[in-house]
Amino acid sequence: MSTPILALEGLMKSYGAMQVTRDVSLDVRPGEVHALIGPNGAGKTTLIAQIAGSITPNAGRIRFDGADVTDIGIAARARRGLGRVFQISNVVGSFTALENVAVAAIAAGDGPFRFWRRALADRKLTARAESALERVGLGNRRLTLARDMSHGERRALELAMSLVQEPKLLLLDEPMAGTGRAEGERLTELLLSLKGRIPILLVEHDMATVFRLADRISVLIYGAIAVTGDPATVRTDPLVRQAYLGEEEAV
Ligand SMILES: Nc1ncnc2c1ncn2[C@@H]1O[C@H](COP(=O)(O)OP(=O)(O)OP(=O)(O)O)[C@@H](O)[C@H]1O
Repeated sequence: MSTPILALEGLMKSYGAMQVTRDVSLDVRPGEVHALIGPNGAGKTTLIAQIAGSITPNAGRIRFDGADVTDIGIAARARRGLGRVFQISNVVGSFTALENVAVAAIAAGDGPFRFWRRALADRKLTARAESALERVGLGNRRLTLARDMSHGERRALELAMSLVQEPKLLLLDEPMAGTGRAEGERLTELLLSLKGRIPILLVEHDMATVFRLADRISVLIYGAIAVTGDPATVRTDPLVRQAYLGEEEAV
């Protein structure tokens, strides 16, 4: 089996007496969409934050792309190719879609960030930004100000801002949150178009999206992984149905 791009080994995180992450081990394989689901308060956000580097685990290791990244910061992890989308929006409303993506490309590079306005005149850079916008279906919106875009378009723009940095893994934190039905459908199609090309760890409440996109699903309950398996296995797992999917009979 191929080496995982991301591997969590025995992660632990407590706040006082409350254990929020309990001995979590999971991996994401090359090309795989691995979804992380679980009831509200199960500890998904806390786990994602440990992977991204904004929260330090009390114990356990995080390996990414062959290196132990447990002790390095957010920016260093991002530079190694850990792409994080949707948790904190970096979109600047008064910039066009193209400018937003170009700035994200500059931010990922080694060049001096203070010269970003001048860098926007760089044809190679704008070509990369345009191509990222094409990939998310925003090619014809490149000169539109981000503040004039719909919620779904901004989500796609955030994705383009991550893709332009050529991440080796995408961490998607509830991409469907706040999207309407049609927008959600477009976003799901967009994520399906990335499937197989870039590994994704997806935290998502929308079960229809999860079951459409995921190759494997891990279910987090009270901070611990209750089960990891393919969608068919997870869908029929009695513990999962009782603890989580019971409230979503439509799944
Ligand atoms: N800084 C903190 N101090 C104390 N408790 C915390 C802290 N951060 C999170 N928690 C608690 O840890 C538990 C897990 O929170 P977390 O936000 O990770 O869950 P979640 O699965 O992402 O929930 P949701 O699906 O509602 O976003 C919750 O009970 C939360 O109250």
